[in-house]
Amino acid sequence: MTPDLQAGPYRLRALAPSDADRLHALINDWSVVRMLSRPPFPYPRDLTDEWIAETVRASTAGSAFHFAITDPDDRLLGCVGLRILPGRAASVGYWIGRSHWGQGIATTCARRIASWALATLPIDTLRAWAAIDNPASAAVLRKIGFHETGKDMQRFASRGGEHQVGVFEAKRADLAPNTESIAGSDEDRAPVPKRLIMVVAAALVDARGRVLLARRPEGKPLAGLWEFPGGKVEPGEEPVAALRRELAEELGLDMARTCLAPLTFVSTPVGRNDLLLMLYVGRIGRQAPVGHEGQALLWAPPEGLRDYDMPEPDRPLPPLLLDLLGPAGLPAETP
Ligand SMILES: Nc1nc2c([nH]c(=O)n2[C@@H]2O[C@H](COP(=O)(O)OP(=O)(O)OP(=O)(O)O)[C@@H](O)[C@H]2O)c(=O)[nH]1
Repeated sequence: MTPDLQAGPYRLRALAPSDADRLHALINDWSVVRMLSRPPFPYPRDLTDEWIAETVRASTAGSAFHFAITDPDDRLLGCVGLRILPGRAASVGYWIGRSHWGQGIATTCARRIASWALATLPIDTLRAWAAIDNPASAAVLRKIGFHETGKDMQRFASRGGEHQVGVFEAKRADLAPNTESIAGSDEDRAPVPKRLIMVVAAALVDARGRVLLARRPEGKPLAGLWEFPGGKVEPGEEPVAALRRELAEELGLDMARTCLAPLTFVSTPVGRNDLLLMLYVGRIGRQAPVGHEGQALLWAPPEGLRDYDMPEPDRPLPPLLLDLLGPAGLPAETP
């Protein structure tokens, strides 16, 4: 379902039938529609109702999420949306009513849904298209972190025929550079020595041989990546005690009497610091993990772990786990 999101002063919410008159007045404008590939011009009033009903159906099916962009008085200013594409990708599109151009609304709102989508939906790549005579839209995409990958031709219902568009793409790291909490910031650069950040994490295995992954929630650095539950070791803390604490805090698991066996470690530079990631392996028995920090959870078979976008330091871990546990031959499942 389409959620309610705040984007700076703007609210993004699902379109409702009551938006139809205002939406029609804003979009039935040649200067807006000529930059969009799907809508015709003139834009029939009836099509507005059909389009709103279609956005509700698509969001229920999880195939597309279209948002009304509204001001604090709930006045419609434009729309922003995404459509799920094959290959863990989605396309982003937006338009703003002409009288609201030049205020950065498209940038603020497209950036917001890009960050929501990459943290929440089953995608790792965003794509967008901008007509080559629409430099303002290309500038919005570049400001957010998209880069142009080439040119293509696209049918434009409003103009008739095919027209050239720039093709843009962004991955998680393009949209949120330098958000790694352990990397250190530029202000640290001067004489501060680099730090060793110790992180403990667990490959928790269920009775069917699957491994628990947690998705870093929106708002945290590296949001949307899948990782082994765990966290930083606090000063003076024993690593395995830190792991038991993290698993209790994050997942509500009591691991006091459960064996957490050290499996391997990864030592790697991250930004200006060094990360030591210690991976343990353990079984959770009959306990059911719950994402106490709003993080999505899933059980993945060892042979399926590599399908998930993980933090860079985790890359060597899925093959090691597959070697240790063997394939479960089961589909991934949410707990
Ligand atoms: N839990 C966990 N962290 C990992 C993994 N791989 C990896 O690079 N990390 C990194 O290790 C760090 C763990 O920090 P965190 O922010 O989750 O730690 P925390 O739970 O103590 O959170 P806090 O700093 O918000 O209190 C993050 O920078 C994370 O990106 C992994 O598989 N599991």
